[in-house]
Amino acid sequence: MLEVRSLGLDGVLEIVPRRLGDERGFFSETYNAETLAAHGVAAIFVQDNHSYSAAAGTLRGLHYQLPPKAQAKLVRVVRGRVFDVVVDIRKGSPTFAKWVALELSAEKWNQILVPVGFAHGLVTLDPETEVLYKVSEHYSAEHERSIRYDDPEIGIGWPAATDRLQLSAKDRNAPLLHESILFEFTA
Ligand SMILES: Cc1cn([C@H]2C[C@H](O)[C@@H](COP(=O)(O)OP(=O)(O)O[C@H]3O[C@H](C)C(=O)[C@H](O)[C@H]3O)O2)c(=O)[nH]c1=O
Repeated sequence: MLEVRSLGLDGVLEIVPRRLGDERGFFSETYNAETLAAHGVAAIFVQDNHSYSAAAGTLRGLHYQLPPKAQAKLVRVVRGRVFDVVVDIRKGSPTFAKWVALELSAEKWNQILVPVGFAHGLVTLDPETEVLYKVSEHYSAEHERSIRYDDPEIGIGWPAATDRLQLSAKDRNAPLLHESILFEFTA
């Protein structure tokens, strides 16, 4: 019921649930803990989030929560398209500060799994884009952190979705990676 492939960073996966079509349309199991566990995904999710972005070029991130509220995320798009980015922020990791990106869309029906220890961000590629995602720990403003989306130490190749990016003040003023409290890497 699932296609799963590694995106080249520890535990960062593209997941594509099957869509079972018939004359009415389709049915898809978009989350199944047992099926994910069978593919080595141990995270259990406790909260669903839904964000709507009116404009293409809306950039959200890079975000993460610190322990004990560190979150794994399972992200998908039900309308529009996003360029989704995951960054390894585990100090001592052989892939520290490395990033991978994936286009998520309703058309592709794909999802990205963001493990604990990674920062997450996205930029919308279409107007009126809606992102649904599950998180493995509840929201905690106290433990929430941001890193600058354009930190040269990370060097994310954001697409020129539009000539003007739209960001929250929090994201526009986020600290750089080297100024941030990060995760410890355990081999
Ligand atoms: C994340 C979150 C936020 N909020 C409140 C806090 C603010 O009053 C408002 C907007 O929050 P924020 O500006 O952090 O939302 P985004 O910029 O979309 O951030 C999210 O999008 C990026 C891509 C992520 O990966 C994070 O999971 C998440 O932080 O919702 C809640 O009430 N619960 C929550 O779980």
